[in-house]
Amino acid sequence: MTKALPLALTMGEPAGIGGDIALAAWRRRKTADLAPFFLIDDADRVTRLADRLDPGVRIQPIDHPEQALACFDDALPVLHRSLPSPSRPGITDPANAQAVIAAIEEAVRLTRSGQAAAVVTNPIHKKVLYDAGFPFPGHTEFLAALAESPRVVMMLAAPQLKVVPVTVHLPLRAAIAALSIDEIVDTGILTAKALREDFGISSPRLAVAGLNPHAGENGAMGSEDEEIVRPAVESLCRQGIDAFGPLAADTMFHPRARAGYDAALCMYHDQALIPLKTLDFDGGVNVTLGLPFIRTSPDHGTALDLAGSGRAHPDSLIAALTMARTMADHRG
Ligand SMILES: NC(=O)C1=CN([C@@H]2O[C@H](COP(=O)(O)OP(=O)(O)OC[C@H]3O[C@@H](n4cnc5c(N)ncnc54)[C@H](O)[C@@H]3O)[C@@H](O)[C@H]2O)C=CC1
Ligand SMILES: NCC(=O)COP(=O)(O)O
Repeated sequence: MTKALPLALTMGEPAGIGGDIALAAWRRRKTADLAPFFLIDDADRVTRLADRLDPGVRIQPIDHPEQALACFDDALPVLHRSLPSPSRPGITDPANAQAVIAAIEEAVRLTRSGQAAAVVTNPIHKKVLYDAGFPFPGHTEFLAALAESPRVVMMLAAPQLKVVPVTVHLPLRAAIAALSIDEIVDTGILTAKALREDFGISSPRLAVAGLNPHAGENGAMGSEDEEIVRPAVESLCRQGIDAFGPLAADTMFHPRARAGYDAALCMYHDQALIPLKTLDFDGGVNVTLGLPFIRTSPDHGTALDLAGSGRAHPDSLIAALTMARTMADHRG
């Protein structure tokens, strides 16, 4: 039963806007009807940030997630984990990379042990973590490894559109090389299952994008659409999933086209994320499907240029917190 449990929010990159948007989201807890959450972060740094951005926000260091429930109305609960190096807005410091990773691991541990309802992650600065030896492209792959999940799927969801990239954090050449019938079919099956179980869509419709211009123009502009995407769509249909495609990607995101499906399966990262972030940068949520726990995140990155300025919008984080709560309630 997750209903009475708070959400665990990770610190993300401490030089980025994670702290700013956590403070701003907490400030909007009543108008946005937010359920209790706690931040896993350095309470001293969050206090300094609050003093600078919004002295009206009180920070409450906590030792256990359950304490977040009692204090959330009056203060932002912070599960204190000190940073080895003082963080400065906009200036990354590799010395803090392990603390960033540890906060993600702790959120997962607290969620899996029944002390938190879901993991909500603040954005990480990927290059900083890579330089510190982090061997995963992003949260999605790291969380899959922590959970020993054989297959996970990244979905970006906004009220107007849900997109799923079949290949995720790969250079474009490698993404094309990695595309296979099995990858598309497995992604489609997981997506349809999540749409049914987590989003309450009883008969989900999947629009499948082609890879090439004009979905390959019947093979004249690349062979992948006929040799990989079309057989994958046929396989999904044989398995009872309402999938159609390959569709020309340039004409599948306008409002009339979007009315015909519940999620778009896209062949590579930007084919999926550009329409989503263009339509609703502030309302988009990144959700990982296929994990044994719930994980959501804002759709944006660390925005080092805005850190500490008070100009970062908390809307995507608010949407991520709201979606995590809704999914947790739905799963009971
Ligand atoms: N889930 C995650 O951990 C994610 C991490 N990243 C990482 O973030 C870092 C920076 O990536 P960028 O491509 O620069 O994307 P970004 O999303 O950090 O910034 C792109 C532009 O959007 C603006 N922006 C971002 N969030 C905003 C907000 N809440 N309010 C107002 N404006 C906002 C920024 O100021 C910037 O102009 C990279 O290391 C990237 O890997 C990117 C996306 C997701
Ligand atoms: N562009 C989306 C993104 O980078 C999110 O990655 P992840 O860290 O959530 O895996």
